[in-house]
Amino acid sequence: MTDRQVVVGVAVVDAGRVLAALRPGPDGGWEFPGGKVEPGETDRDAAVRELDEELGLRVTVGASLGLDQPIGDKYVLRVYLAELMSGTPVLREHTETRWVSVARLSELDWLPADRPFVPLLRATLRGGG
Ligand SMILES: Nc1nc2c([nH]c(=O)n2[C@H]2C[C@H](O)[C@@H](COP(=O)(O)OP(=O)(O)OP(=O)(O)O)O2)c(=O)[nH]1
Repeated sequence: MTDRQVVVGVAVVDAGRVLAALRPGPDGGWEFPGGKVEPGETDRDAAVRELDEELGLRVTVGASLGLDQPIGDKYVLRVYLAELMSGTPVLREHTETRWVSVARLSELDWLPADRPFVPLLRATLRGGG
């Protein structure tokens, strides 16, 4: 597992809702926006950079949800909670974004690697949101 590159996904939370983003294309689906952690970057650096590049959002990154989910044999997906500081989503790479209540998260057609994070997110946010 250690030689796999980390893909950070960011669960941006605002007013008790979570931002989901629709990746286009044949392998598309709903995902947590983010991307690959580049050499020399921390996961949190990558999360902040990707959210700015992809959606024009400023976020403060918090805890990991605590799971490394394999994507194929080269990557693992690691999802972090984040708080929205400023911005409204600008669609640069995604075709749609949605603010989804915790109760409705499981209704979206998430990418396969993202699915295990949905119950973790619900359990984490249920108390606080
Ligand atoms: N960002 C993100 N990628 C995900 C998620 N779930 C999932 O399977 N993936 C996959 C899709 C891509 O194959 C890969 C991440 O690639 P990416 O295109 O977001 O990475 P990147 O922005 O660094 O792009 P690039 O420079 O390599 O083109 O992980 C997710 O929730 N968020």
